[in-house]
Amino acid sequence: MHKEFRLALIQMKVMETKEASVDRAVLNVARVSEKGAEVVVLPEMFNCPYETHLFSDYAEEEGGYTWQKLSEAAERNKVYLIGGSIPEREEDRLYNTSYIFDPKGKCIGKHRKIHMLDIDIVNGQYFRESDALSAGETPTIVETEFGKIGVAICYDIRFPELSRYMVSKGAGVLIFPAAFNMTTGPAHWELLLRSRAVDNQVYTVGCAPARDYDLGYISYGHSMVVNPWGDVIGELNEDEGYLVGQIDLEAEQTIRDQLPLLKHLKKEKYTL
Ligand SMILES: NC(=O)CCC(=O)C(=O)O
Repeated sequence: MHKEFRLALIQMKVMETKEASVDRAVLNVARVSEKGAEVVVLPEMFNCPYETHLFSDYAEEEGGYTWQKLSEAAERNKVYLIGGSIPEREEDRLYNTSYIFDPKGKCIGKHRKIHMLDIDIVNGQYFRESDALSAGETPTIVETEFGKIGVAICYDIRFPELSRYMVSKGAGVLIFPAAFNMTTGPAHWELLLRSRAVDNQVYTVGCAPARDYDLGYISYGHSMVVNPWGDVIGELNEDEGYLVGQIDLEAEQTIRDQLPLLKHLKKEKYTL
């Protein structure tokens, strides 16, 4: 297993058409792979404005247009591609789904967002994801040449048990395609990423769309990589761009050896 690798986050604008968003994503995957990225992450709902009334129009079945383009991009650029998320249709249901591809273009995993963003904050963000989407059922951990990677989507980060579960199953990196908003983003985004990183002594990564004031739901941006000590080692602002960070799993192990939090856990005393 390779202990070090370069991971890229693509913070892109979501375009009006699905095709334009997918083209933009694919172009950026090529760009970051030229910079040496071996694992590439896209944002939540990168091919569809994050608005419940649009999810059905943009939705695809597994293996559809976006899936194909991501698979080709992973293979052409020889990268692991954590394909953000898109609206997935299965029979009469829609899900917020991340497809994950290996450098041969094979789909090695899929995460359906488990926790639905149903919030109503006074003088702030209102959103009812469950008006349009169904919730996923299972945590997602994929096997790569860089070890196990846990993938969950945005609001899933607020549930520490899910991150702890993925790490307890061996995930050395947690990746969250996400789209925090202008109410909760400034308040909680960095705090949550750093908390999950410190709680679990794990690289924790969040990748968001770029901010676009013309859309109904405005993404906070600030895609970020946090190391297992809780330091932010890379962060974008609100604009379009990409970030390439170095992941060092030996360093992660050193922290776990020196401060053996995960070994000290006494689950039997406080299991929920
Ligand atoms: N897309 C999301 O799930 C956003 C989550 C969010 O903004 C939060 O505060 O949690």
